[in-house]
Amino acid sequence: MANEEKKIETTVIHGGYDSKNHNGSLTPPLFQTSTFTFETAEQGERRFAGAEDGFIYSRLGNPTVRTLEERIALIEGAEAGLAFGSGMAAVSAVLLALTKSGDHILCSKGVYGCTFGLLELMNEKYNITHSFSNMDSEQAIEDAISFDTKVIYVETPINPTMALIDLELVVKVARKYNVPVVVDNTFSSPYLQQPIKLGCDIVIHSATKYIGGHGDVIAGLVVGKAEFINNVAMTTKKDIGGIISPFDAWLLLRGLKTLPVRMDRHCSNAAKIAELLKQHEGIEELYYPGDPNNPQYEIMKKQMKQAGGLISFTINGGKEEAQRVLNELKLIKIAVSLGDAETLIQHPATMTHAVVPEEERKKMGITDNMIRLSVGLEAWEDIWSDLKQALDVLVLKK
Ligand code: MET
Repeated sequence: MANEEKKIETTVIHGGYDSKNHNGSLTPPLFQTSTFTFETAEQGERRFAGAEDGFIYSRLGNPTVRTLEERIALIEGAEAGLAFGSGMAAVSAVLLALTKSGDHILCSKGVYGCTFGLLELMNEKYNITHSFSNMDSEQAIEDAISFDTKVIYVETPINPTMALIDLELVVKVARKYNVPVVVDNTFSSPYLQQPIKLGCDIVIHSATKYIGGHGDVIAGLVVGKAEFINNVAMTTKKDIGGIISPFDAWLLLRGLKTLPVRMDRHCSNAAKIAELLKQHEGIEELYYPGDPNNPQYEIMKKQMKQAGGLISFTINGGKEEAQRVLNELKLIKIAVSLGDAETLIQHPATMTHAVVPEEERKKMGITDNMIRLSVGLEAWEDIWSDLKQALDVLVLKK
């Protein structure tokens, strides 16, 4: 498709869609239908047998959803894409497609709380084991891989610690052992980081976040090789059925159009806020890959276009003080999720990662005094002034 040669700023708007095929409709039409009619019984038979192209039933495929799937594949530089009803539907469909009882999943040293929950469930119910590694050297990865390892599953930046995984390094080792690398690319968005182009095999997004961008959709996306995507489409997606609604796919197509301009603003706002946070007396430590003093700054430069819109930080104090800071905010909303126009703040230990047992949480680097901030699109001056007055409470208390 000609779209493949275009830059990402163009592909997010035009990829996978030609208005000529849709009565000239500038915007991809919303096919809000559960099923598709067949002209004849024989045509139905041919479609089910795969002998004729065409839609059958919206759980198996839908034209609006298909446009989104083609667009995300073009954006990520992958052969094919698939959409799901949530990020977790995407993660579970991929991990269940890649593993069977007795297999092992090697994970980055931290993952989102519900991904952790899924890994535990797979272990308990299906004897699919997992372990975590900081993956900070070839040796560290090799030491953690076993004969049973069938997937390397990586978040980068990791939720919520903002630690990075060097994708080039992981791919190098994974190739040696012939293990696929799956990347949860949610925190970066496809605008800032394209793991397929770095040699990774499968990319997952919670499209609820930056891709949707407006806090009104729950959705997931997966891209990879056509053979793998077809396999997931015909197995874990079709039979478990975690599909996206056509309307939510339509909203994501709309959100995608502004992804690059939104991301540029998220990133520049976050850079400003990070700089100011670092100087505030109430802050213990800043976790932001765009800080040149961050030990992983070079990895960020190597694999991301910019550092992203998320910042985590620890405050001088514990859980009570962290909650106090959140409660003092007036403009910034206390909510899980990220990547929205609104600046959102949350307390990982009691919210996104509350399901992770305390001991595991500590190993991931999630402490009770950690706060995660998703910097929105408001004027950075207003975001800072709200944050500052809340953090000042910590200083005045001293
Ligand atoms: C149900 S909690 C999480 C929502 C989202 N995955 C986040 O990290 O904010």
